[in-house]
Amino acid sequence: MSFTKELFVAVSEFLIFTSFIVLLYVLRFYYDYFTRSASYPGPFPLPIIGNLHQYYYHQHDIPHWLHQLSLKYGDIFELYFGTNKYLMVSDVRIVERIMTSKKDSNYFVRVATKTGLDDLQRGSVAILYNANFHSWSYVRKVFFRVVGSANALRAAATLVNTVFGNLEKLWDNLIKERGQCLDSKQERSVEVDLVCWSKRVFAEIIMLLTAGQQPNLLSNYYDRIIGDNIQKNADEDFLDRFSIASDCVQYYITVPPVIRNIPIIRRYTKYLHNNLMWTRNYACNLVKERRKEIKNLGIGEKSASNVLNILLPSNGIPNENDKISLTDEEIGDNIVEMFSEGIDSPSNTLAFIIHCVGANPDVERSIIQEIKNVFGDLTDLVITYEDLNKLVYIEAVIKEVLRLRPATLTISRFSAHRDQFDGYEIPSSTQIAINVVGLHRNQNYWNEPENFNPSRFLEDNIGKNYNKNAFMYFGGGLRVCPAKQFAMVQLKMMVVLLYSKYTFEVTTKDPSTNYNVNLQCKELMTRIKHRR
Ligand code: HEM
Repeated sequence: MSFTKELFVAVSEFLIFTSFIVLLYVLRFYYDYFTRSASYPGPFPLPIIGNLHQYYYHQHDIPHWLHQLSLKYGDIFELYFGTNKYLMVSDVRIVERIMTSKKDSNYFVRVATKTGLDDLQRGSVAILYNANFHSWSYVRKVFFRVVGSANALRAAATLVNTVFGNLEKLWDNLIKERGQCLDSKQERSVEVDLVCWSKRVFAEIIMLLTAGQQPNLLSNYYDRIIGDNIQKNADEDFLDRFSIASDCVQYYITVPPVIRNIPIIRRYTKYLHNNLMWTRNYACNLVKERRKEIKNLGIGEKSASNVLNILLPSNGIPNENDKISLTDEEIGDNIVEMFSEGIDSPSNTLAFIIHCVGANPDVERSIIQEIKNVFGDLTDLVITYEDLNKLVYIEAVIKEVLRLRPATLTISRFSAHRDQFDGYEIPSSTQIAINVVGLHRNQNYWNEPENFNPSRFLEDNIGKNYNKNAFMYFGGGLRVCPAKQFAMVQLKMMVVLLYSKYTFEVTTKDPSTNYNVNLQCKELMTRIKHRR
């Protein structure tokens, strides 16, 4: 037999063998699919990729896709991310059952750690994906000390004031230097991308809160706009890498290892992974430096109350029963998580607030009226934490924005055991995703859900207009966002400070969303000028 013939036979045998394996895999996949217990409706999945192809096809508008799916398949349906099946839930009875605050909850774990998270060594560290109750509750206590108590919130309000002061100086200079007079009143205005500024504001706040240091992101960004130097500096590089690092975790959770390791895709996997490692090293170095600083403190000198100092074992939480000694790497992971959670959600929300208010002049008028009612004047406001509780209309606006543009489109939970109630069955080890969009736009729970109407959240209407389990803006139960009050303090303060000093004319028609399950405002071009 000639060499070519031998090669032909070998290749054919290889192809037949591979096709046979693939066929077996496909048969097995569909056998499992058609014989699964507790089957719910949902789009038909493909082997290996599940419904990922549909997910990526709709990546420009995931909220719309999720909403359409819940209209088509109802308040509980199945969706496959790769080989992982997710039970998408937007029925308040099931949400109430899952989002319980009981310590022995069947739904404590957020996502199964066995593949993606374990590959990243994230299954039992920090807070967001921590499946170990003991170490998770320790970190929650640290969070409470820094962003939960009234004293912590008062201190946080001071941080917001400081960072806003920096922003104001830069914007005032920008209007002076680059402003154009486009209206008959000859007032200067300048066009900015609010997303870029908003992101930097919250990044500076979270850096101060977490590590007690300010990365000068606002002034560096200003220098890049105003100067000829278009290079990003190290601090801005850090900000970009943190966004990529959170994408990396989502990617590892949703994309199965077999796809992540396909040669062309492996390059992308490596790129995400390298960024995650970069952020881990960055945070780990912060820990090491802080350890040295604490060692060098004089007698009687106390380190500041920020997350990093509290997490360092020598400064640990003052409760003997909690004794947990975290390694530098684990403390670093906590810091990375605070950055990734503490920047995007509030900054996207603020950008969406400006967008929604821009399209509703009546709402803007009511905001201004409330600021005048509470503070008496729009100039030289001194905002205290106590004043913030009086801002009921502004709070309603923030809630309405978070209803229509929730920071997280789905909230994950994993069932430890089989659960059965109200005719529903949830098998053990089921990955559940609360379909936040499906809930927040559900006609059964909201009047005219597509309309932007902050009044639905005013005191008089509460209880009449909505069911609290249909409103998962900060999640719920044991794992509710631990920074809920802190986030509201930041957002209320930013709304008061921004609207009392500036007017905004939004030029971006639709701030498009990004491709992952966290809702992103990509760009918000806006003309800003001083409010007279
Ligand atoms: C507008 C601002 C924010 C929104 C809308 C928001 C929303 C959420 C939501 C929906 C969850 C999931 C809760 C659940 O699973 O039930 C969550 C969790 C979390 N958030 Fe926030 N968040 C915001 C700001 C922040 C900030 C500023 C921080 C940090 C300082 C933060 C830290 C966290 C952490 C650590 C978790 C995980 C909690 C756990 O698993 O126990 N969030 N957030």
